[in-house]
Amino acid sequence: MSLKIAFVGVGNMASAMIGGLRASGYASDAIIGTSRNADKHKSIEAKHGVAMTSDNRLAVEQADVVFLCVKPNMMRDVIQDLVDVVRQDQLFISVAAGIELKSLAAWLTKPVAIIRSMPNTPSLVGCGMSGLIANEFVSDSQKQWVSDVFDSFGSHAWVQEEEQMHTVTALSGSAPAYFFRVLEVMIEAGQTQGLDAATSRKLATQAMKGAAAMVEELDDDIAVLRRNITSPNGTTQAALETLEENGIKALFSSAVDACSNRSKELGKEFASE
Ligand SMILES: NC(=O)C1=CN([C@@H]2O[C@H](COP(=O)(O)OP(=O)(O)OC[C@H]3O[C@@H](n4cnc5c(N)ncnc54)[C@H](O)[C@@H]3O)[C@@H](O)[C@H]2O)C=CC1
Ligand SMILES: O=C(O)[C@@H]1CCC=N1
Repeated sequence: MSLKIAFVGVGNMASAMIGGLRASGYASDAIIGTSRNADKHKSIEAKHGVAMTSDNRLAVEQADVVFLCVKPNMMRDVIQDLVDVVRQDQLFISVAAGIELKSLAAWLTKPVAIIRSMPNTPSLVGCGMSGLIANEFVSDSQKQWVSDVFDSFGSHAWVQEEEQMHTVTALSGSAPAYFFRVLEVMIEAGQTQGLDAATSRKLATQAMKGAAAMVEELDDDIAVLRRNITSPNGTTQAALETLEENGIKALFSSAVDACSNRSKELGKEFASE
């Protein structure tokens, strides 16, 4: 029987995970979600077949596992309102950017099992990537269950140091947005050159998907895969030289730095003390 999961704060991220879980066959009656936006409850219930409520305490009381999915600035208040219904046999999994395990533990007040995760929205289509770190109360069997759950909508990596969660956020949590932006720009360029929007979208998207699939499925060095497309003095060389001249390396490495720095700031901004 599936463990009962409560998702507290069903918005974009929790909705993606619920969609991924449901698509992988997780029982609908083993999932309950909450949000402050009661107007959206019906559509979430219809989309994912799971029950929704505005009452966090009601949802948490009946759960074995609680996913904490509100924004970082809401986390403390939401947890503090739950404290008297929290049980020590429950497992708590935060998805919030920046928020440290020690802050979550301080707000939960009891010695409970807590996991800090950093998923991403491609979880919705079974292609998520999540970074994970556990506190000292998480058992090996809980870790295995969590690995299986996150794998059911993509893949996961446990990190050794909590600091590494900032980098996880920069490389996978936020990263789908960078790639969406790259696609937006490419599609627009295709249209500028005369393709219709749908064709432009299909070409650029399939190229991105194909490149990712090659990296994933082949063991080749990525630079070799790149060189295999780049004929001397050919079309690809012209494009890549333009990207280098315009600072692609500095651009993406500074974006990654900005992302992980913001994650660190969020952790400090919303720390327990
Ligand atoms: N959107 C993304 O791609 C990712 C988001 N995250 C993390 O996920 C968390 C949520 O982000 P999003 O889903 O993007 O935000 P969102 O704004 O789409 O969802 C937050 C949800 O929380 C609900 N909420 C607010 N206050 C509440 C309360 N007191 N009780 C119950 N529900 C409440 C809101 O109604 C909303 O549905 C954040 O902590 C973020 O750092 C992590 C990885 C990726
Ligand atoms: O932008 C954010 O803060 C969240 C965390 C990772 C992706 N979205």
